[in-house]
Amino acid sequence: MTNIHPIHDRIVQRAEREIGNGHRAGVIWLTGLSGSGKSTIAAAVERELFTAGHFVVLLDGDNVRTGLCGDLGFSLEDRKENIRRIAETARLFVAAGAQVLCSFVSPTREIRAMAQDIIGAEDFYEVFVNTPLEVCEARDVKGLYAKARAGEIKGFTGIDSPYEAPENPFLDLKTAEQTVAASAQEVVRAIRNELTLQG
Ligand SMILES: Nc1ncnc2c1ncn2[C@@H]1O[C@H](COP(=O)(O)OS(=O)(=O)O)[C@@H](OP(=O)(O)O)[C@H]1O
Ligand SMILES: Nc1ncnc2c1ncn2[C@@H]1O[C@H](COP(=O)(O)OP(=O)(O)O)[C@@H](O)[C@H]1O
Repeated sequence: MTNIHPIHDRIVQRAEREIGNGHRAGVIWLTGLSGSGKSTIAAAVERELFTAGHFVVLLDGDNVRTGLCGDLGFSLEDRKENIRRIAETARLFVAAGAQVLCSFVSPTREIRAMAQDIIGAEDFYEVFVNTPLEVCEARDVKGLYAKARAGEIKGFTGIDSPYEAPENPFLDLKTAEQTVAASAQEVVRAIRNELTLQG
């Protein structure tokens, strides 16, 4: 950074914003295979927290890959750049006092470690949407597994591109064994416990 001199004392501080919002800021990072349930869970959590008056923001493929990351594909290099930009965006929202839900495949430990480094470990809560590949494939919500199996999509996560499960996630949601509501409640409860002003 040449000739860039941030002036921190001019801006409204994060702590002031958090007091105004009545809760702490942080990033809930949902990782899992396509079809594992990330978007469904994140949307339910967003709705519940918003209704309760939280400053909550959802970042997912629908609002990121169409704009900010619209130039990126699914090579490992592009996925890394995708996650880098998303993590930087999430960091800005945290500074603004938000509880940020990030819903991305984010397939490798290296990629997620980079996100954690950018955001800061103290503000990063990794949630493993832990759904076996067979279940995701049976769901095939968007018909993408069928296309990947037919060779119409190359480099599809879980088929011919890697997915590395988190080793020590903050939450491990076994969606094949519970309802959407139960999975979402686990996340809401964790946010309410961890991101209190006293916590
Ligand atoms: N090759 C390949 N591999 C995986 N996923 C693919 C691919 N091509 C398109 N899609 C669709 O893009 C969604 C994943 O985008 P992400 O931004 O979450 O991926 S990543 O974190 O950069 O790996 C993913 O959405 P979700 O199903 O919501 O996970 C897919 O619908
Ligand atoms: N416990 C659960 N949590 C989340 N989704 C579930 C659960 N049980 C079943 N599902 C279903 O699995 C599908 C997950 O799709 P989606 O949320 O788009 O996944 P992703 O965003 O990971 O690609 C949805 O059709 C959802 O209704």
